[in-house]
Amino acid sequence: MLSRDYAGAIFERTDARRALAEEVGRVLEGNAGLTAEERIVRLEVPAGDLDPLRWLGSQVMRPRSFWSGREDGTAVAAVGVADVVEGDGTAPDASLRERLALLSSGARYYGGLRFDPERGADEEWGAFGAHRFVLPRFELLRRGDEATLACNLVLPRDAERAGELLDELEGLTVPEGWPGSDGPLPTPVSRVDRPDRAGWGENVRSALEAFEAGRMDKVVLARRVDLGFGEDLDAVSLMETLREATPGCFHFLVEPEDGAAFLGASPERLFRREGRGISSEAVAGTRPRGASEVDDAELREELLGSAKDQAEHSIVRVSIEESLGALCRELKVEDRASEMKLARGRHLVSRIRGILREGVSDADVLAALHPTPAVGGYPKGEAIGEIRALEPFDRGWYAGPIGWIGADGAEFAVGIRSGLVRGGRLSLYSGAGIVVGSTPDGEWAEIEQKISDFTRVFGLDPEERDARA
Ligand SMILES: C=C(O[C@H]1C=CC=C(C(=O)O)[C@@H]1O)C(=O)O
Ligand SMILES: [Mg+2]
Repeated sequence: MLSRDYAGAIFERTDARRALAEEVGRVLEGNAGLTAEERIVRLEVPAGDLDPLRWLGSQVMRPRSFWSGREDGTAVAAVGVADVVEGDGTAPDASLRERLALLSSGARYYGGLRFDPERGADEEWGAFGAHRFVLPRFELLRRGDEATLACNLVLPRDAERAGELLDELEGLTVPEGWPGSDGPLPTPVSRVDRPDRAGWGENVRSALEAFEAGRMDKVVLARRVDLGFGEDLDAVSLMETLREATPGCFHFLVEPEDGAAFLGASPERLFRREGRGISSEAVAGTRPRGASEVDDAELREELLGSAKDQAEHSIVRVSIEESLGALCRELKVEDRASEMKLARGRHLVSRIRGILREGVSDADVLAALHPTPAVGGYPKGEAIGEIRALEPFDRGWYAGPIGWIGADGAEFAVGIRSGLVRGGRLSLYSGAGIVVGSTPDGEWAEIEQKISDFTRVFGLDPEERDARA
């Protein structure tokens, strides 16, 4: 027997779909045959207590995506495409600006960019494109305890598609078994490291030689760890578990086609824009959390007092200051790094705030900021060259900007602490800032600690010993 509350909740959710269908029908009928200028209309109805990831996991419509901010407590699950801006260029410039001019308040394009758009994509990243921003057809948003079901329409073009749209809306499922719990995630049966330990040692030594020769000050080198599973991995369930394990992070999932999903839990903001106001942050320099309070306090002091980590960090701060300085009429930079504490790790952080000059677009900010030396290096060009020469894989969207752009604001995380699900394989990507004072073993262990957010949810305990090396 269904409890009264449970039955009531189901009724409310089915009702949301019906209410939205009525709204959509009304707007499309009113616009049939009109040759008005193109515009985006967003329709929203209350949807009770639905959970966005639960909702997303039960949808059959593709593509799917998920975004939740670090502080604002809003989570957005989305399916389908009302409009898309994609391309091979380094930044989504003119076309996106044109589409944004059509936005009604509340509508946002969600998407991201490859770390290195000038490097051709390897096959596993093929579906993602160099940059891709989607105005979803349907969204389930949750702010606090309240969910909202939304539909984005591009008029007059969607007025021709009334039947198709109402069918799609009809096809949106209401999750069953709520508030049910899923079984545990599968256990990996294989692990392959790229590069392996010997190759990593060579890469780090090659970077150290470049510093000695005066060619570079810093380069962030990454590793890829492939976990193999005996069955297909459900990306939405993984996102759900990862999200619980990583409070205080940006959470994202992009699934452009069935069986290929990029997802992660990043602590790092690339930038947030509200009107002309912009905030960014330098996040670099790392230690794990301690097992005991005493241990934890020691690690905190060790990080704050580490000359190597402070140097690794200040290169990022100075570079962001330079990039944003050129675009802002006011800029304030914290001159001292403080600690960012995460569930399993800690970083040095310095915050930056400014006011953008008139006419500077989000695409301009993306082009100026990305990649910061928290994921690229310094100088930028040399570091990218070194990454291309040394890393034996395509980073794809790992370490690229990921987030949303709306009419009055935008927000991008740096797409780190992330992985690519392809059928029964999860490729985890993670990097470490190599500077003078780095050692192959120390940076290997730092990356092990960074990927432990993921490996722990599969029950693989990282070697704590290594993480402290
Ligand atoms: C490049 C990554 O982390 C960056 C962000 C914070 C700390 C970092 C570090 O201490 O090396 C990295 O620069 C990653 O997680 O893949
Ligand atoms: Mg580091």
